[in-house]
Parts: sequence; C-alpha cells; structure tokens
Amino acid sequence: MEMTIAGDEYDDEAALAVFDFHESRGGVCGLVESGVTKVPPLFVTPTAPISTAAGAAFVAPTVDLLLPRSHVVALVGAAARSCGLFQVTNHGIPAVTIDSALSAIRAFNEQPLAARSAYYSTSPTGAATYATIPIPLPSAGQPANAPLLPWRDSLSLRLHDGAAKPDLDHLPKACRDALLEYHRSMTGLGKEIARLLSEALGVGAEQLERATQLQGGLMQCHYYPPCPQPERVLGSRHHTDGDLFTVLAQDGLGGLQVRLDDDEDDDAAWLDVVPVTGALLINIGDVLKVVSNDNYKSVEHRVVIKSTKEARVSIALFFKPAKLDDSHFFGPLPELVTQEMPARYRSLTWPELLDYRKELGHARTSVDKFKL
Ligand SMILES: O=C(O)CCC(=O)C(=O)O
Ligand SMILES: [Fe+2]
Repeated sequence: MEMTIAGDEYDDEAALAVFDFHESRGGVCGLVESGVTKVPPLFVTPTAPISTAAGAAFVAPTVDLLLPRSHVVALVGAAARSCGLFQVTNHGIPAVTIDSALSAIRAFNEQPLAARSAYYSTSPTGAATYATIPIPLPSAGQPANAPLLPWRDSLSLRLHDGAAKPDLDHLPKACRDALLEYHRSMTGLGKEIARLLSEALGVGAEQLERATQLQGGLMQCHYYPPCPQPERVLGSRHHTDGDLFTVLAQDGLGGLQVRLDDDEDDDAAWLDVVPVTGALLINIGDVLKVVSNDNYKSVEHRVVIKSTKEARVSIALFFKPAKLDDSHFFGPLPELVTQEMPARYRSLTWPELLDYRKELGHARTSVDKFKL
C-alpha cells in the first residue's frame, strides 16, 4: 500500500513506520545493506521528483587565506553579503586531518550493524549519537512538503570545552581519534573566520570573536548512502543553518545545493555547489544574519543524492553564539545600527531562535519573528 505523507502530523501508520525504522537501529545504510531496490514511503518527497542530474554549477567564492589580509577581508565581506557562502583555501588544516576525518566517518558507517547500532539514538543528548534524524515537521499548520526522513545517517558529536573528558570515552572507536583531531584543529580556524567576518563588517576583529562560542559545540558527521532512486529522496531538506557560521568539509561526490534567490520557489533555482578538493566551505547562519543587521545573508541550502553506487560524507561544525557580558541575548551590533540603517531585529536568545526554527520545521530562510 502506498502511504502518502503530507500535512502537519504523522498519521498512525506513518508514526509506526518511523518507529519501526528507528528500532532497526541501522539507519538508511542498513536499508541499503538489506538490498532495497525501491525507496520506502517514509523517504519519498511529496513534491515532484528532485532533479539530481548536474544542474547549474556554482563555484562558491574562494578565499585564499594566504593573500594579504586586506584582500582576504574584502573577499570574505563580499561573499558574506552577496551569497552567505564561501570556501577557504590555504586554511592551515592539513589535508590529512580532513581526509582522515572523512574516512573515519565512512569507516564508522560501514562497520557491521551491531557495532554502529550501539550508538543509535534519536534523543540529542550525550557525547555521541548516531541516527537518521527525522525532518522536523512544522508545528504551525503549514504543509510539511518534505519526506519524514532524509536519506542520511548522522553521527552527532557534542564536544564541550574540553571539560567533559569522560564523555570522550563514549565516542565510537572506529572514528574517535580522527574526529577529535579534526575538531581540535578547527578551533583556530573558527576563531580566524569569526575575526575576518567581523573585520569585514567594519566593527573590528574582536566583536564576532567574542560573540562566537569557539570551543565545543555540535559537530555533525553526515553519511549519505547511495540510493536506488535518488530523484525521490532528499539527503537534507532545504534549510538555513541557525548558528553564526558553519564550517563544512566534504568529499568529492557533490550533492550540496544552494538557492541564492530568497523569492525563488522553483526547483530550477537550486545550484550544485562544486566540491573543491582541500577547500572548506563557510556557511553564514541565522544568528550572524541578525547580528550583522542583515548585512550578511544566511544561505538556504539542501542536499540531494547524486549516486546509486557511492556514499557521500560531510562534516558540519556549527559555531553558535557565546554568552556576552553575562547576557544570553544577542542582536544587531550597535555599530551597525545607524539612522539610515535602523536595527532590523530585536534582541533574542539562542533557545528562542531554536524554538522558532522548530516551529517552522527549519524550512524557511527566516528570522522574521524577531524583525522590528
Ligand atoms: O552535508 C552537507 O553538505 C550539508 C549539511 C548541512 O547542511 C547541515 O548539517 O546543516
Ligand atoms: Fe546546513
């Protein structure tokens, strides 16, 4: 029986099917290993088939971090203003660190089910959880317009400021050392990106450095298995990231797409982000859109599945807002609020933003609720 999934609630049958899927604890990879030739209904996009063939290609603006600093700042600023996405090269992270981390994620996902299923959990707590994370349903009564589950298994690491040492013992052996090394190497780069984005706003490098939580945070290691019917699924539904910025590493397969025009609602507006060996992508998120008082864009993106044979791997490291002067609130930087450019947003907190995103099912490029 075909099950259609639309509207804003799971029906009983769908809820049961999702439950059974999670009970298998093997993720989408488990389905593929069991030899499915047809995508199960839970994963099918209710909209028209996705065009997964090479669409219009988009090479993200490239910033060579070894250029003179003033050039780098200008390039970062232009990219953050025009599209909210850029890639950095000569970033100082050894290629072997990135490659080892990507390989380790592959190894974790491709080990026998019994080894990976020990980490399977849909509740986002603890140092490491592995799951096919359901696509959030909007609670505001809008049509979901998305499958219930993405064609993706994610290993989520929650790494605190080095304080939570015991937690680290719970990280899976198959990938622990490589992922910790990758994570460690990112603190310096995160700081540098925050400083560059800050300078490019003309507010001095320290402003965003202070506003960004540079240690710890959430690192999601994504594994997108091959799919027998790629045009029927989504690796990730369209969304903007909620944080200040995200550093994304990926292998060479491709599948990440961006939509640069906010008003455009048609499938043809999606552009294939061309993977560039050795480069790291920087995605501007909703918090920075607010803090920059709309000087910067938070880019809408999604992931489609490109291959019936090969799995894609990526790592998203999210830099979220830090507590500033004992306050949990953030808002447009005072230096960016002028008579000509009044504050576009009121102050808000990170949990407030997360709640609002949940309400929308993460679907909109929007921090509208906080607009003044
Ligand atoms: O896998 C990717 O390329 C993107 C992942 C992503 O958008 C996210 O984790 O927020
Ligand atoms: Fe994202």
